[in-house]
Amino acid sequence: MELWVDIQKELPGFTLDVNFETGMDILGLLGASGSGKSMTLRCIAGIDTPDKGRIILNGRTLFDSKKGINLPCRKRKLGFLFQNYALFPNMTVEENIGFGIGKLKHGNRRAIIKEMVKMIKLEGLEKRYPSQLSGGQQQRVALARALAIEPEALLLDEPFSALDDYLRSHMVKQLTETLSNYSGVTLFVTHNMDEVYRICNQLVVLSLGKIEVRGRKEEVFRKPPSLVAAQLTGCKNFSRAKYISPFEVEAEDWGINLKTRQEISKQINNVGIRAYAIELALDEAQDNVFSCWLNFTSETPSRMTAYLSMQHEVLGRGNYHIEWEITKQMWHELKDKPQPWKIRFNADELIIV
Ligand SMILES: Nc1ncnc2c1ncn2[C@@H]1O[C@H](COP(=O)(O)OP(=O)(O)OP(=O)(O)O)[C@@H](O)[C@H]1O
Repeated sequence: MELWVDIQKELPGFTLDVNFETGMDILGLLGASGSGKSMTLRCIAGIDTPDKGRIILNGRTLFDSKKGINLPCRKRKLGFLFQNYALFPNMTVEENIGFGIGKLKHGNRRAIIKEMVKMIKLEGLEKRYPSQLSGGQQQRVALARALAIEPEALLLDEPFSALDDYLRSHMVKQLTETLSNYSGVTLFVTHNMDEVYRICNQLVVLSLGKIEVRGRKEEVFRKPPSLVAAQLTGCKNFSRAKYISPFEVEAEDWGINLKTRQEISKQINNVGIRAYAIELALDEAQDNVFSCWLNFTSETPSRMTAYLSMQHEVLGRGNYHIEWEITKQMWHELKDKPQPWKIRFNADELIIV
């Protein structure tokens, strides 16, 4: 199973130019709003037409500008799942799932529908209409409908963004389980990096219509090659950086010098560290331990974000140098300790770009 994409498309003020291939590993397309994720999917689906390039799925040419090939959407053998699941409101659950099977697949239609209903755990609700289902149930029906035609590729475009947090995490689990039995190509578009990390193995990071980086998710998150890639994978803390020596860099915006594990080049521009990767320093004799002062905090039910100043100076309201994300438990242990606190920037965790 393989999808090969190399397409260009010009839009007013925007150029899409992407080139990637993917096999059985679920591929995540991650990018900011307007980076071209949906347009890429729409071109693969045949809803939009690239100006130039080729799209090949399992050896079948879906699109080739030079050869004048542009298969219509219905002949591409693709399943879609979009944010607004667009079930047919006047069809029941089983009719929605069965839509499309008739033409594309021989064999026992009823058996396929039954199997799909079981897969999405909606047994007993087959005769219901979409309006009689919850948002999560509707989305499961849409997933079943997409898979019922046994697509060669499944295109998922922000499928959970309309769901609340609880349903969303439930659907992510369900999708992961369902996809483990699916043997086609899967593309998953999102701007949510937690979701992409949970669901996908391989990543393509898009910025302004171009591919910023691609690779295994662990590698892309561990070592993003550019500032944009680091930001899109969730790194919050950056400083302009100046070369001091092969293993030492000045973080100009933070007013500190950092020892690095990897050898740095004289062309270094920025140094960064993820908010959750900063450690409370237990041993001040270690490398990269610095004093910090608390400016303000922001909390979620389980986590606390402390906005820190790296210098003992008054920063204006809402200003800070570093965002530090810690558990509530750690926060309760820390909050009454006298300042400055000592934090450590583990050299293994530094992002050098
Ligand atoms: N039909 C269109 N005509 C002109 N420009 C378009 C059209 N569709 C999308 N665009 C532009 O193409 C760019 C990429 O849009 P796209 O929908 O692919 O972004 P995205 O990464 O999916 O963003 P989001 O996360 O907000 O959905 C945007 O600048 C958008 O304004």
